[in-house]
Amino acid sequence: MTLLLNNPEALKKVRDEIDAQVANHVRLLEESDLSNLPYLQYVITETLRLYPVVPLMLPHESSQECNVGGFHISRGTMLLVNAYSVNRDPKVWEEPARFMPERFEGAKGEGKLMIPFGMGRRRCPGEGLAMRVVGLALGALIQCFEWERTGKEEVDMAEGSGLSMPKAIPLEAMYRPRQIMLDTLEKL
Ligand code: HEM
Repeated sequence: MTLLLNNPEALKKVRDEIDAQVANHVRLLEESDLSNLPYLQYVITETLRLYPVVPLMLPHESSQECNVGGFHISRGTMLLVNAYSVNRDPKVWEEPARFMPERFEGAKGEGKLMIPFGMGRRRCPGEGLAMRVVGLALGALIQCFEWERTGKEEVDMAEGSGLSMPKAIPLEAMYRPRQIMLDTLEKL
């Protein structure tokens, strides 16, 4: 939501996409709509690329002696994978620090390594559920409310410390119900 507030044209694009999918604003977004909302998915994927929830993954241990990128790793070494850095690799991503959901449009993102959910055998088993829940929650907030920043300046994106990289300053934003959604909201 913070990235969308800082990129109002992307926020409008998501809202237009949802409005086109849920014609006449007669109901709340449903899980079955998500597959028809590609731009919403690109926004979430781009957010997880820039701000992976678990930037250093969970600690892993090498089960065998091995060599990674020229570094000798003994058996039993604790390994931390820097997903934050992998997801912003300038050799892979054009303007890696920029929020650009369009970079996933069509098949453009295919084959490019980003690992917000890890990879391999210990990859997050909750990925499918997480993507649906985040899609529904964010989509419904955008469908039902007008969102604005509290001031002219961009919302601060600095990261606080912690395993899950929280925002340093919690988001404060202004919102009001959209007129066209009032009937639907009243029936909830
Ligand atoms: C946006 C939401 C989520 C993100 C970004 C996320 C990310 C991750 C990451 C990065 C790992 C570590 C992978 C590794 O070390 O290689 C992980 C592990 C795990 N996640 Fe998630 N996760 C999310 C939601 C969920 C949900 C909703 C569930 C369960 C319902 C879940 C269950 C787990 C479990 C059980 C593991 C440990 C897997 C293992 O060690 O074999 N996660 N997740």
